Amino acid sequence: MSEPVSPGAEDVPVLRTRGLGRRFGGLVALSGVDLALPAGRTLGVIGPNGAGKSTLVNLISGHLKPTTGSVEIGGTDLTGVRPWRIAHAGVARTFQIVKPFRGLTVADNVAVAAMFGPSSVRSPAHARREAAEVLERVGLGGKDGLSPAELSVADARRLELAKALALRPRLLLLDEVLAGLRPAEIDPALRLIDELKNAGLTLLIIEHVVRAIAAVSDEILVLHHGKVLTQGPPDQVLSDERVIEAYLGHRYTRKNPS
Ligand SMILES: Nc1ncnc2c1ncn2[C@@H]1O[C@H](COP(=O)(O)OP(=O)(O)OP(=O)(O)O)[C@@H](O)[C@H]1O
Repeated sequence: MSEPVSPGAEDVPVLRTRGLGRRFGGLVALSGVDLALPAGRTLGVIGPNGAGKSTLVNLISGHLKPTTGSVEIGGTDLTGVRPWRIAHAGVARTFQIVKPFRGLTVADNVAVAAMFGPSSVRSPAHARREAAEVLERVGLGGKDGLSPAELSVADARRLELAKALALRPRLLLLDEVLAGLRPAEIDPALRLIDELKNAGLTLLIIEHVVRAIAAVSDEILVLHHGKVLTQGPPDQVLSDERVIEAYLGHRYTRKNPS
């Protein structure tokens, strides 16, 4: 049987990178990363400190320009374009260090993000309605009038997520959204990520909490010294001796999570 000449839109990955790489002077932070992330799938990215995880996210979101390779969003080549153009193509991200507008309320932080989002949000009143909906979704419904400085670490991370969701993305890049959370705060955050998955969002998640990444990812990609060490289903990747040696330190089991 012959291949279809023109594949349907559902066959085009939401994210594709080919040979993606970045140098900083003499340091190769990332090299030769080939990815194809289909719609509705969740890719977890793990690796030791300095492996190139944030560099990968920064290259996809346009916050860094690649020195080699390409980034395609929904089949369109957006290599090296500015972050706002990537955002308009449907890609939103969170930052490892949260970046709220400190002079604005929680609600206005999200409303400002909504104004930068899809062109269907045409007025401040509409943006505020969008913000209220997103804040409810992430569990910040009662905290809309607070200043970001009044939020706990967990709620500040929810605000960061709300700002990203207000852009109505099709691809969401989550850079260590669980960092700094207490163990009891991790499960509610994982439930929230599950809800995003169930709503059909395509996710790329960087995380050091291995039980979290194992629970939410369809596949895990391991970076080591800026290169892909391996990629595959969580159970396969987390029992790979090379991954244990480079990153985990011991065999991961669901009974003995770290
Ligand atoms: N702006 C920059 N200038 C120079 N070197 C950089 C820059 N950003 C990252 N690097 C270097 O590139 C390498 C990869 O860094 P990156 O932040 O991507 O790693 P990471 O896997 O996200 O680490 P972590 O888990 O600690 O966040 C590191 O050696 C880092 O020091």
